[in-house]
Amino acid sequence: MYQKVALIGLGLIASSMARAMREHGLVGTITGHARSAETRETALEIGLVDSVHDTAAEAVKGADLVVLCVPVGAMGVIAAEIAPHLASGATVTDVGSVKRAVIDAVGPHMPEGVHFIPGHPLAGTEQSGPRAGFATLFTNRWWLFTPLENTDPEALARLKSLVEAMGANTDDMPPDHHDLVLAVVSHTPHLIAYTMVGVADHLRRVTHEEVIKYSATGFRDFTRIAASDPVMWRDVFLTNKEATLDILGRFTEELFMLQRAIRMGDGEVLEDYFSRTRAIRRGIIEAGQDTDAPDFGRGPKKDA
Ligand SMILES: NC(=O)c1ccc[n+]([C@@H]2O[C@H](COP(=O)([O-])OP(=O)(O)OC[C@H]3O[C@@H](n4cnc5c(N)ncnc54)[C@H](O)[C@@H]3O)[C@@H](O)[C@H]2O)c1
Ligand SMILES: O=C(O)C(=O)C[C@]1(C(=O)O)C=C[C@@H](O)C=C1
Repeated sequence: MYQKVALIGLGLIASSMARAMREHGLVGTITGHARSAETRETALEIGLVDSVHDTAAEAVKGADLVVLCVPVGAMGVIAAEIAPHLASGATVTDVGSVKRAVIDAVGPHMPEGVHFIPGHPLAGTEQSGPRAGFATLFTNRWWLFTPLENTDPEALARLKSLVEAMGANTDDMPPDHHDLVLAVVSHTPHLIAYTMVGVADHLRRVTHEEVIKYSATGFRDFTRIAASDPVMWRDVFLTNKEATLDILGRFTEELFMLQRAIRMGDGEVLEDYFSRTRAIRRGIIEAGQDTDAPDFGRGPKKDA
């Protein structure tokens, strides 16, 4: 589908893309760049890429598809560096978890004749680095695109064909709407999970390790995502500030309401709230979009 794909940043998402593209025979060659020499060596050693380069500029030369797979806060600097070296007619996409900030940071650097198409696979794990990826990461998952006004429909269709061939379901969304939706379904939950671990850590000092030692499945299920990469999540909150503050404000209001019900011994409020939210959560499971079901967070099932 593409002759030469350049992956900038060689962590979980890039390595999963490399594996999926190879497994489905979708590319000619894959070049890569990562900031650390160790990551570059690992990527080469485990066969993710055909070549690695010390600079992103070198890696993108002659590529017809460039995928920016670095933390959101690093996208602009990389875009400025690669811009003069991009082939005419090339497509540049990204996999960042926030879209408006990436568009603002990358867009201005993109030369005439290059197709910049922002994207976001709604798939991941709490692991990071080149060894963390796997070919099926995108299977039956959504891959959202936030095309710009002047996005070339043919370039978009070609890129969608690639990610669909990797098993993903695609959809388009305006960038600000994307950032609000993701603040609800991904960003704020990560913040709350990190916070819960912080609370447990604080209590650990008081209870001599018992909180961590006896933390049962509720805590473990709830806080899995708090093992995610700190730099990635720092950048998400710095770049999706308004939407996450909005959702966090709403979350805090609900929490205070429940806190009051507990203080007042108001069982009716608690039971009504839990009944309503359980029904919503069960609806997600029935729609086949739960971790307990085979295709959590994944789009409509594809035909076998
Ligand atoms: N992890 C997830 O669940 C997930 C899911 C969807 C999208 N994303 C997005 O994908 C992107 C990559 O995430 P990941 O999970 O693959 O991260 P990762 O930590 O596994 O990999 C990041 C890679 O970027 C490189 N890097 C970091 N800063 C750099 C810089 N300044 N210059 C050059 N290289 C740099 C690192 O060396 C590493 O190779 C992020 O923008 C993230 O928001 C992540
Ligand atoms: O499952 C996880 O570990 C994830 O955190 C994946 C997850 C998510 O929140 O759903 C994280 C960030 C993304 O941008 C997309 C997917």
